[in-house]
Amino acid sequence: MTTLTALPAWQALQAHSAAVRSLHLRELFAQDPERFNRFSIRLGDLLLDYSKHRITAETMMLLLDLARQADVEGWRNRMFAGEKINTTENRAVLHVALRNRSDQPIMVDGADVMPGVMAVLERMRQFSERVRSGEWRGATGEIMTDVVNIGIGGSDLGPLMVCEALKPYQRTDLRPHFVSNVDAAHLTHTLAHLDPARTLFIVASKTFTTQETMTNAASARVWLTGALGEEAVAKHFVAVSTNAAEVARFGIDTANMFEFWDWVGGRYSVWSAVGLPIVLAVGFDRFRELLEGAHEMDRHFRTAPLDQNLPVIMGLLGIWYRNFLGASSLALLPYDQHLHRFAAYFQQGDMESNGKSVQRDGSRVDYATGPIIWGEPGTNGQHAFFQLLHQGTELIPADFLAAAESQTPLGDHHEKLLANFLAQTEALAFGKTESEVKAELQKRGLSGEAREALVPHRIFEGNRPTTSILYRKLTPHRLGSLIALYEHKIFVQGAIWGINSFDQWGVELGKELASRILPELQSDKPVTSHDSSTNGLIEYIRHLRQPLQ
Ligand SMILES: O=P(O)(O)OC[C@H]1O[C@H](O)[C@H](O)[C@@H](O)[C@@H]1O
Repeated sequence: MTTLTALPAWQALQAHSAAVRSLHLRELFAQDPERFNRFSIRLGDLLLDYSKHRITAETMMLLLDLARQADVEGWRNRMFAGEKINTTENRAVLHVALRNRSDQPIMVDGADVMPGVMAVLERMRQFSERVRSGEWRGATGEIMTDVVNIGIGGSDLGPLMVCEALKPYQRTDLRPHFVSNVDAAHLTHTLAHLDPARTLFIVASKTFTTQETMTNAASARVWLTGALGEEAVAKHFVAVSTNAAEVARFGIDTANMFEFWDWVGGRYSVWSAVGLPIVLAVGFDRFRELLEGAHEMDRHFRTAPLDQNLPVIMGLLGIWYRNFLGASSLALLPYDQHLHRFAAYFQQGDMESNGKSVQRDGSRVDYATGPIIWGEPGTNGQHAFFQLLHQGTELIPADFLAAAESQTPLGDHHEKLLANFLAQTEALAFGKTESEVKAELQKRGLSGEAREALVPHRIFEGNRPTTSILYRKLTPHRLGSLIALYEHKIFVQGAIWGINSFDQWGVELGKELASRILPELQSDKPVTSHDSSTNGLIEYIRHLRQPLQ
């Protein structure tokens, strides 16, 4: 037994879960007309409704006990204090410093990081204003119309997701593009319609050694210099990195480099210079509002009592389903087309953070950790995978996110979108009983065997839990707070599971093997260094690539 599973709150939750398994949301709502008020919290216009969860007041009390006994508050305070809680990399975890809008210093190794943060933000502001105003000119004197961010993982998903989310705030004459995949199709199709003379590349990589990014950047450089000559690089390439030496080696002037620091995890770096494409797309003021929204959530996370603390509540609900009711995934379902990359973004945010099976001290966990994160925007998902949510055999908790006001109002589209969001959470929770189905079929004139045969197919068990997150409008501020909400939720869960949420050793083995396999693919010597499957696949690829006789 690990320390976590030995905790009194863990044991109590285990015992309690047996009783809750047999409760239905229909009964829970019928018993308590105040359930919505009891299990919802507001922060400004942001509402978290968690009443459609399979919980009772006792469940929440025990979960909050678990948070206390696992010292979530202590870990939270250690993060904000700049302690090196990422122990396997000996690093502090301070994405909160990037959006610290207070005058409070944040210390790492005895030095305040805030002057550095502010200086880079100021450089981002100045640079973006020069580009956006047309003062920054390309090698042939043209203004920039297209910005291509070359990066992958944390150096891609965040700025991409936010640029999509803030589309209504974008200008149409300065378009962001994102190239991440080493598959040449990504770069080729992106560049196909661009003019080198008006294209600005941002090479974003924390390490500046990532194979995909370096390969795409090198090919983009060839494309540019082929058209405009070597000297054009200075006007068309900027870098975002923590690694100045590698930036210089690549041939980008470090005067064109926007710095960040090793205490910013890649998947938490959207608030750093990695956000440069966002600043270029929507302007610095909007980016500042994004930071302010996140800072507001940071303050809330830091100061609100646990039972009123949004990230804590969401984190605990996740623990409840994962560890006590056996759910293995969480669906993120924004009813907001602007958030169509939200689930993809938090696939990295959550799964790279909490997809671990050893505790901080290296000992193996004896409980489930991070869930599988997936999702698509509504209403699209309804016509694809919702069948399984409603009638499948898996328990899949889902988060629904929606804005009361549309950013792009058109006729009654938004009311229809919202009606669907409300209908789905209601249907998932309450379902349709056998007697309701029978009565309905009867009304339609069906009776006898025909009716009986249909009944089981048309029953909705319900009792499928959802969180509803509602806000007035998806402004930069609100988006910032939503992202920070999920970041801290992930933190809370990692703290309880006792894992290091801030390293990602699990991505290394594949990288190592790929660099061993690359020369083997390029050679014609027999391949014997792997298992028979991998050897066979390499040989077969080489065979397929032989010119036809
Ligand atoms: O920003 P980079 O150093 O290029 O890293 C890009 C990505 O690649 C790595 O494999 C990590 O798994 C990610 O956490 C990271 O965001």
